[in-house]
Amino acid sequence: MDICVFCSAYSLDDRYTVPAKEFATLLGERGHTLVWGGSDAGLMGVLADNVKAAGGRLVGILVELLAHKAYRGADELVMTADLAARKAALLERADAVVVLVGGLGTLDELTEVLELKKHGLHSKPIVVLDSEGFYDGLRSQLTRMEAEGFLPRPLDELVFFAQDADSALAYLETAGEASAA
Ligand SMILES: C/C(=C\CNc1ncnc2c1ncn2[C@@H]1O[C@H](COP(=O)(O)O)[C@@H](O)[C@H]1O)CO
Repeated sequence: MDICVFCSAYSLDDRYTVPAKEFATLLGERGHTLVWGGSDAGLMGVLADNVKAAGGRLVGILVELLAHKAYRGADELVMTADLAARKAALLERADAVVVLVGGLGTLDELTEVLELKKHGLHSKPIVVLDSEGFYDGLRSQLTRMEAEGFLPRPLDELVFFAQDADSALAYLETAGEASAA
């Protein structure tokens, strides 16, 4: 599968780096392709290094503004004119989306793919890897939206919250098989 991963562009401590490395290693070992922001910055660079070391393929979708942070060693790099075009290209190139820990950029990317899915504009699986309970607050907010009538469809049709790398990839691989059948 071609798996788009959104995550922090900052360097983080082991509580967050170790689960990201585990996920990247599994992704590479299982022969998937990483589709990501194409940067060597922070966790994005750690992710790419570990996918590559495990034998996975790397497709980076860059934006001109951040071209100086391009990851050297990607199998393919695509340049987009602006952040909006990049988000569209990332989703277009991927079979599924995984969200690791991140800040406002990651949150923006997650809410965009959720909103597009909510409107039926794509049906790609979306997994949030909830390392260290980082996304517990977001999950609680989304659950309240669902309970109080702010979502037009069940939350579990929109997103799966995984506790570890294994369950994140198992969910994607099962969803991928189901959509191919
Ligand atoms: C931090 C520095 C440069 C940032 N470089 C980036 N290169 C590529 N993509 C980026 C960059 N910064 C943000 N993004 C995108 O947003 C997400 C991360 O944002 P967050 O706010 O850190 O969560 C990520 O998924 C990218 O797509 C200087 O060293």
